[in-house]
Amino acid sequence: MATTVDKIKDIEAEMAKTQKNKATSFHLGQLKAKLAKLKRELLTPSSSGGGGGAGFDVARTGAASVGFIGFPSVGKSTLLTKLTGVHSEAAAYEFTTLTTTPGQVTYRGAAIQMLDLPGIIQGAKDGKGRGRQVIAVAKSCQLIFIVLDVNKPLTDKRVIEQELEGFGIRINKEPPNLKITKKDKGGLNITSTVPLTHIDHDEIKAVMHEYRILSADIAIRCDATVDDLIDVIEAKSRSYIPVVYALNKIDSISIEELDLLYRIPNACPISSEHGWNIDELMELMWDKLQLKRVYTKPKGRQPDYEAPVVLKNGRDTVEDFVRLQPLDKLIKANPAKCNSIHKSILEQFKHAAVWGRSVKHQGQLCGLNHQLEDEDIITIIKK
Ligand SMILES: Nc1nc2c(ncn2[C@@H]2O[C@H](COP(=O)(O)OP(=O)(O)OP(=O)(O)O)[C@@H](O)[C@H]2O)c(=O)[nH]1
Ligand SMILES: [K+]
Ligand SMILES: [Mg+2]
Repeated sequence: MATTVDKIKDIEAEMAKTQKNKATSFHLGQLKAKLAKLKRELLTPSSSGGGGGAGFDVARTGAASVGFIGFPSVGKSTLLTKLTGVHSEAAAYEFTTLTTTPGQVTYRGAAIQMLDLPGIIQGAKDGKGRGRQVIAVAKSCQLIFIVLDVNKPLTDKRVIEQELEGFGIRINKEPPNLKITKKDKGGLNITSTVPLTHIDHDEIKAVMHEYRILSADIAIRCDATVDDLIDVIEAKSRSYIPVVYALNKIDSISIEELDLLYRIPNACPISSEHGWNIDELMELMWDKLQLKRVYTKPKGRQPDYEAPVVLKNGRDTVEDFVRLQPLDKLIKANPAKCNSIHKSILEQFKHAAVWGRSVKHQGQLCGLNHQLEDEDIITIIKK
């Protein structure tokens, strides 16, 4: 019986020999959708070989987690040790690191978890080495550092990107602005607000057909590709994660070579071993994470600037703030009780007074749905 990998190879071969034109676009759309479904099958943990992070993942701490991905011996462990002070074995031989090693940094008052991971190799997403488990851990991070050795060719960068993409990770990308609303009847109704230069209606129909979606409104608000359409259908197995390229070992190259590296977008040249340019790496990390620090101001007193409540982008309302309020250790040890306390705070909540960038008037009274901004100050007023 043909394995999933065999089927994938067959479809890829057929796509390669099919020229794209009006007559073939339905067929190509169908093939792309088939391919996406097979790839998902391959990556689902229950399928043969497994793919989840089971036994490999570690407890998440802090406001966000940053995963280190790269080929062996590019300097991931050296970087973890430099950033967090947690010793992670580093050596000149490949696959020194065999499991996830967590560390933590406090940056601008926010605790950020760093996850040193084993090196991956080409074909990792297809089950080579521990690649799938490693990438599965990275997929649940808020940011990925792709660590590259500047002495190795830049084609390595592309290979790593392909490994992540093949695993459903979309790097430095927003979800496509495309909405599918399934219906019981009425067929496919395709509307677009911009001219579509990559995809035609036949292709869209072929993909929808392959997924057995026969009736739906498809509202396209970007110049979408077939892959974008499939990403929206497969939304559950896609993760949109920002990436920073940590170009390591710059101590071993010339100034002229270093100049060229600065042209790569989202990249930061560093030396893990010497700690060079680590500040810039941390700044890039901070920009990409888009965390929001909110300072609590008890009524009639100064705000507590020492211990911000750190909110994630998209989970940044007054209600999210209330739910993340640090409670004393005793309650933390008992999450059930913690939940009921949060519930009672929410029940007693009258409004919040907010100072900072999220409000027009300083000290403005806001409700639970109000979205907070980085460095806002807040006082909760009870009924
Ligand atoms: N010149 C130079 N060497 C470095 C730098 N960072 C790490 N190295 C060396 O590169 C080798 C590999 O470093 P590791 O930190 O073990 O690399 P790794 O990516 O964790 O490797 P694996 O765990 O095997 O995947 C070691 O010999 C380090 O001393 C650097 O900034 N400059
Ligand atoms: K190594
Ligand atoms: Mg290592």
